[in-house]
Amino acid sequence: MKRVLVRRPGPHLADGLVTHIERSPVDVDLARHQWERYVAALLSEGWEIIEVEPAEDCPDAVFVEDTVVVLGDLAVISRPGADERKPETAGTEAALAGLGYRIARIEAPGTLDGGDVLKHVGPDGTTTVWVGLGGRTNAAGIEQLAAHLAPLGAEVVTVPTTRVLHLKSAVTALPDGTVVGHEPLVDDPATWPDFLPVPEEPGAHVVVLDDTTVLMSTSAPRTRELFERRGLRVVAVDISEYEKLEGCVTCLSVRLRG
Ligand SMILES: CN(C)C(=N)NCCC[C@H](N)C(=O)O
Repeated sequence: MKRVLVRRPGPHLADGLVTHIERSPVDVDLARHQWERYVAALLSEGWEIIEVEPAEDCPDAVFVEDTVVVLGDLAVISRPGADERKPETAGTEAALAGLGYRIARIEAPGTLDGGDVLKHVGPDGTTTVWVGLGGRTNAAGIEQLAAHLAPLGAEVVTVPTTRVLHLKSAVTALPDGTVVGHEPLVDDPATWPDFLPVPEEPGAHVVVLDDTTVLMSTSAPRTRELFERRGLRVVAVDISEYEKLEGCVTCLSVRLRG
């Protein structure tokens, strides 16, 4: 079963937070259209779409990835590092409880954004969870996440993250576990022995759709070619309006498996 959580952009999207980039005007109508195309791409790749109830007062709520970390049957509801984003978690919790997930929560003083959490399940079933320690996620949040995930056999590794908003703004993983990133934005590429540098910043962001297919942004054409030369099939979507808000393809969904 391949299900994916998404959350529709709200009317105040253009007021979303920006931290590491200059603010530029967001075309909300175009953003709505791009979101529909993003969802259509997931649907056409065989994913069932589950919509989290909109949070209209929260400009950044469309970046649903930041509200939860899901592993197996457990949903760890995050405690976003930005106060403006804290109310976003209630809708995600309701959706996942409704789907039968066990719920755990990151509690104060911990903060954790899902965008700081990169998971990889190896061929032998071992799960490694790298967590960015930076602007939005603190040590207490990582400690709590590690405690929630330990019974599921996951090893949590802390990764200092200073150059970008979230760990997954810097790196993500291909289906075979190769970690990809745009080197100038990665604090320490040596964290991952099999690190693959990519030539464009948005090329660092992939959503794994299956063992041979990734979803990525149209704004990284040279990285797309690199991935295709490695034998991957690429589904590309234009998310320019979300990139203006420091978003990327991963932030707009949460994949649920099994
Ligand atoms: C991996 N990334 C980047 C994410 N999961 N989230 C992006 C959130 C962007 C939002 N404007 C903010 O500043 O919170």
